[in-house]
Amino acid sequence: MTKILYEDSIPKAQEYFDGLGDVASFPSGNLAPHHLDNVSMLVVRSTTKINQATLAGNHRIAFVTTATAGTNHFDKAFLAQAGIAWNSAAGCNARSVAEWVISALLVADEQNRIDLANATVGIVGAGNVGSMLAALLTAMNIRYKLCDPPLQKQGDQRALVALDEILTCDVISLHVPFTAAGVDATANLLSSDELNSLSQHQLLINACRGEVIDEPALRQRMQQPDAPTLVLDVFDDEPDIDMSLLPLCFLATPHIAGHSVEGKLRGTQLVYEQVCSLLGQPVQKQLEDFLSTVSPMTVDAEELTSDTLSIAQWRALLLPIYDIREDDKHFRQSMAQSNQFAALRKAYRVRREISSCTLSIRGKLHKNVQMQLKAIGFKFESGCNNIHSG
Ligand SMILES: NC(=O)c1ccc[n+]([C@@H]2O[C@H](COP(=O)([O-])OP(=O)(O)OC[C@H]3O[C@@H](n4cnc5c(N)ncnc54)[C@H](O)[C@@H]3O)[C@@H](O)[C@H]2O)c1
Ligand SMILES: O=C(O)[C@H](O)[C@H](O)COP(=O)(O)O
Repeated sequence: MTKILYEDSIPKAQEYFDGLGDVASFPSGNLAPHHLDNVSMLVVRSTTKINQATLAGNHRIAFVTTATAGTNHFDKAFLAQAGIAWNSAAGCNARSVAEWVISALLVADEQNRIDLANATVGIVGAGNVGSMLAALLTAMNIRYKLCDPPLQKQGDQRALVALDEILTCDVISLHVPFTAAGVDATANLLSSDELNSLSQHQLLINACRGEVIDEPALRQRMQQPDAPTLVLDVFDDEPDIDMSLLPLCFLATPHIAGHSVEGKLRGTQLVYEQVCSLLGQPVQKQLEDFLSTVSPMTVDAEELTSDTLSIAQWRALLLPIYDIREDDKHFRQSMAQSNQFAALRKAYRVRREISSCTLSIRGKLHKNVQMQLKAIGFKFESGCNNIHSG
C-alpha cells in the first residue's frame, strides 16, 4: 500500500488523503528520518526544506509536493538527480496575498502615505499573485504596471515594463519567486541602488520572500529621513528574523499574506488532486466540502450612490473583511516579548477572502457599482435584482 506522509500544518490533510493509502503525519518543521520509513509520497508546506540532508538517503520516495505557491524550500537539482518528481500548489493563495496588499494600500491611503485614487501600482512578477492583484486593482479603477522579464521572453501579450520603470511608481509590490541563480535571479533584486532611488512618497511592499530585498541595505535605507513607506510580510532567515526591522515598517505581518482559510485549503485541494492523479484514483473531494459558509454582509445602497466606488467606500467595504492592522498590531505586541514568529504563523486566526462573502443589498445599486463589486470577488444574494442602470 502506498504510504503518504504529510506535514501536520496542512489543513484537512487527513480528511483529504483518507482512503488513498497508508496515511501518516509528521510535526511541522520537524521531519526526522524515522518519519520517512516506507514513505513514497511526501506532502509538505514551506517550513520543511527538501534536500539531500532531510531526505537522508531514503530511496522509496517517488514524489514530493508542497501545499504552497513558493518552492524555494525544494532543492530541485537534488530532486532531479535523485529521480524524485515534485510539484506545488501554484496559485492556491494568490487571492489571499492580493487581498492582503489591497488592505495595506487602503490603510496607507487613509494615513496619507499614498493617494491611492491617483496612484500607479508597480507590480514585479506577473504570475498568479501579480495577475490577481492587477485584477483587483482593475476592479477598483486603480492604475498599475506589470514587470516580468521571464514572461516577456516567453511572449506574454500584456504590456510589461522594465524594473526601472516600476521603481518610479507610487507603489512597488514584489511578487516573484526567490531564485538565487540565472539571468532573472531575484536574490537581492532590490539592493542599495534601487532602494536609494526610492523617495519618501513611495510605498514598498514585499509579500514574496525576504531574500528578494537586500535586507542590510533596506535597514540602512529605512533609517534615512527620506525613506519610503515600508510594508513587509516576509523577512530574511525566517523564523529567526531581525527584529530591528519592525519599527522601520509602516505595517508588518509574520508571513501570513497567503494564510486565508481559502488560500491554505486550496493548497490542500491541489496536492490532494496530484496524489489522486498519480495513484489513478478519482478526485472525490472538493474545496466546498470543507469551507464553512459566511453570513451575508448587508450593504445599504444609499451609501453607494455614485456610479463608481471611491477609495473611502472601498475601505468601508473591504477592511471589515480583512484589516491588515489587526495582524500588524498582534505581530508587534507578540514580538515585543520574544521572537514568536513561528508560533504566530502556526496559530494564525481565521481569515476569509472576499470571494467567500455574499452581499445582501438594501435598496437599488448602480449597475457599474455592482459590476465593480463582482469584479473584486463579491457574490450577490440569489434573487437580488435591485439594480438600476443610471
Ligand atoms: N507571503 C505569502 O504568504 C506568499 C504567498 C504566495 C506566494 N508567495 C511568494 O510569492 C511568489 C510569487 O507567487 P506566485 O504565486 O505569483 O508565483 P508565480 O510563479 O505564479 O509567479 C511569479 C512570477 O514572477 C516572475 N519572475 C521571475 N523572476 C522575475 C524577475 N527577476 N523579475 C520579475 N518577474 C520575475 C515569473 O516569471 C512569474 O511570472 C512565490 O514564489 C512565493 O515565494 C508568498
Ligand atoms: O509560498 C507560499 O505559498 C506562501 O509563502 C505560504 O504562505 C507559505 O506558507 P507556509 O507553508 O510557510 O505556512
